[in-house]
Amino acid sequence: MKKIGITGVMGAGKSSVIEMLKNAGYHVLDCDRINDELLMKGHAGYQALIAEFKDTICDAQGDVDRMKMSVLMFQEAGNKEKIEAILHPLIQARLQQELEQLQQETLVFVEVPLLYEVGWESCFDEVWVVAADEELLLKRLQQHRHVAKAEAKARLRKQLPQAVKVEKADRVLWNNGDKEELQSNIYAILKEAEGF
Ligand SMILES: CC(C)(COP(=O)(O)OP(=O)(O)OC[C@H]1O[C@@H](n2cnc3c(N)ncnc32)[C@H](O)[C@@H]1O)[C@@H](O)C(=O)NCCC(=O)NCCS
Ligand SMILES: Nc1ncnc2c1ncn2[C@@H]1O[C@H](COP(=O)(O)OP(=O)(O)OP(=O)(O)O)[C@@H](O)[C@H]1O
Repeated sequence: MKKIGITGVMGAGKSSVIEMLKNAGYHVLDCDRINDELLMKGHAGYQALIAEFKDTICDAQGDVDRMKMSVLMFQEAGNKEKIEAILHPLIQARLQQELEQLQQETLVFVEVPLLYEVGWESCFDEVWVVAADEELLLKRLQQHRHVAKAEAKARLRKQLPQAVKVEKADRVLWNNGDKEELQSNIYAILKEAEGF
């Protein structure tokens, strides 16, 4: 089985690519979904975070409050490392379990939005970066996500720059056209990848 990590900046088209791969019959997994499950009340990530941070990351119902967790993670030195040290081994273990169920597949795709930021290149046989020209990215974020241009730019600045991701990628899936063009770029890259 070849494991392919799919990444790229916010709005580049990762979910669109994953959807197209799924529709073409490939198996796809999603690290954000695994993280969301781990953070559910009572689940392993939740329990481990509560043991470290008590209820400072919870809302009144005792569920994880993502805003509070983000503030804790990004505004107090050392917490990002602590949270990652708790969650990342759990996410990787869960991913491993899910991959084991798919051992007979030739190719499996895993969406990892922050793959390079968290340094998970070695978990995959190849990393594909979905990318689009910055003006187009900003336009799509404004049109489809209703995010103001300045806010979209600010959020993009928080991630590793797209140019760096493109440089690190094993393959780049450009998404500068319509969805039909994206679909044919996927078929082209699949043809190359299935031959490796
Ligand atoms: C802090 C959390 C709860 C915020 O969730 P929320 O749904 O509000 O936002 P989202 O997940 O889209 O993250 C928002 C932005 O935060 C930044 N961010 C989040 N986690 C990280 C990280 N580990 N390293 C760097 N930036 C990060 C990114 O710029 C991202 O675009 C969530 O991101 C989280 O649980 N992060 C820790 C787990 C993790 O490292 N995930 C990434 C690997 S799967
Ligand atoms: N080629 C395209 N033509 C038109 N719209 C597109 C194209 N690719 C993506 N979009 C639209 O742009 C938006 C962002 O795409 P998508 O959700 O796939 O990106 P993403 O990388 O998964 O973003 P995020 O990391 O923020 O979840 C969506 O509304 C999607 O439908």
